[in-house]
Amino acid sequence: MSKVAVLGAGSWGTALAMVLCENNHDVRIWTHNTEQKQRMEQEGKNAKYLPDIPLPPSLSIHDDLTMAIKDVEAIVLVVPTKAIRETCQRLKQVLHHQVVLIHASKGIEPDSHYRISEMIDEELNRTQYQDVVVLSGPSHAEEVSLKHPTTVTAASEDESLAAFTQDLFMNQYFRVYTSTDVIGVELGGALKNIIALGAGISDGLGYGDNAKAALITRGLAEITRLASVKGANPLTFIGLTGVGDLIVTCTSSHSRNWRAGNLLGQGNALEDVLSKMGMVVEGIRTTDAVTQLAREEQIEMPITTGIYDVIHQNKSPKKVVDDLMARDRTTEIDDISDILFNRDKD
Ligand SMILES: NC(=O)C1=CN([C@@H]2O[C@H](COP(=O)(O)OP(=O)(O)OC[C@H]3O[C@@H](n4cnc5c(N)ncnc54)[C@H](OP(=O)(O)O)[C@@H]3O)[C@@H](O)[C@H]2O)C=CC1
Ligand SMILES: O=C(CO)COP(=O)(O)O
Repeated sequence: MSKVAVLGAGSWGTALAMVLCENNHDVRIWTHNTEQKQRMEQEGKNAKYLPDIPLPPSLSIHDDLTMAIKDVEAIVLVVPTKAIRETCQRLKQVLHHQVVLIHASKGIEPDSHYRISEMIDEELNRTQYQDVVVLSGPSHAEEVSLKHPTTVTAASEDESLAAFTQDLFMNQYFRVYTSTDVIGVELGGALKNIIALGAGISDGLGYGDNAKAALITRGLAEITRLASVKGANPLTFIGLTGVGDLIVTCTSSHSRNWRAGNLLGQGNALEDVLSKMGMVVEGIRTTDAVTQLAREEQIEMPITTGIYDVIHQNKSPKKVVDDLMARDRTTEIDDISDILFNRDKD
């Protein structure tokens, strides 16, 4: 039994805290919102984010970060990407012992183009954590909270910490694999959100399964291309955190990114879409970050660029699809073969 704090009481933080309670750990969940803490305690559920699911009685709920992290062995950071730095800055003030730091968020920071583990490294002192572990994979909170079979990957450069995380979370409905490809696992989780926006846009336009399969497959090609340039193992992208998470996010109405894309495809403006969602849609900021990055690194990412144009340049989704279909003729797998066969040559 370990003492674990989950920081972030949205859908995913709550579902992960429930897995940890199921495994008989001493689990504390922290919210920055005192009213939410009081409601969760009074109602025995997280009414805004997982309304139909009773919280385990053993879960303790905190709005005081010092109390939440007291004596914990591990901290699971699961706030939206835009809140990672702020949460780490708060943590830095009150964390006076060394923990295993696990994060389960999926995004890239605009401007810096940092992955989440890079932001954590910049904000916290190494005396405060042993190493970062990334937990990622095809895992909608709504299904995990119903204890439906789910598989994810725990990645860390320190294999013993990945194995520790596997032991912490693994149970009969939540199966955890390990990996040492932190870059690949983090980028897979973040970049699939862009393609999920695209799949939603396609569905919103009324296109069918052929179009969606094309987006998933060609989307996989372009996100693998970018990730390989950034140091990921391209083979990670045929695993759970690549193609696995693409499938679950591009084909499920649980996905906030798919839902936001669907509304965009139906012609709604971005501000209206975001106000209707009421939950984080990570793909929007990640599209901004990756469009900048692809331009700087001169990496061809036509689907991402098209989605950026829908979001920020007021380009019609139909015109974006028409332009994607009319791109210069090309062969299918040359670029992926280059990635796979040339990556170890330098
Ligand atoms: N939902 C899912 O199925 C999955 C989500 N993820 C990832 O997990 C991360 C969190 O997503 P998720 O839980 O779904 O998001 P939600 O939108 O469901 O919840 C976000 C939570 O973060 C809180 N929050 C917002 N800003 C801050 C802040 N500055 N400091 C502290 N807390 C803050 C919100 O509080 P408030 O209510 O006060 O705004 C809310 O409790 C994302 O990166 C997402 O991609 C990964 C896998 C699955
Ligand atoms: O990452 C997720 C499932 O693996 C959740 O995706 P959304 O943020 O699009 O809901």
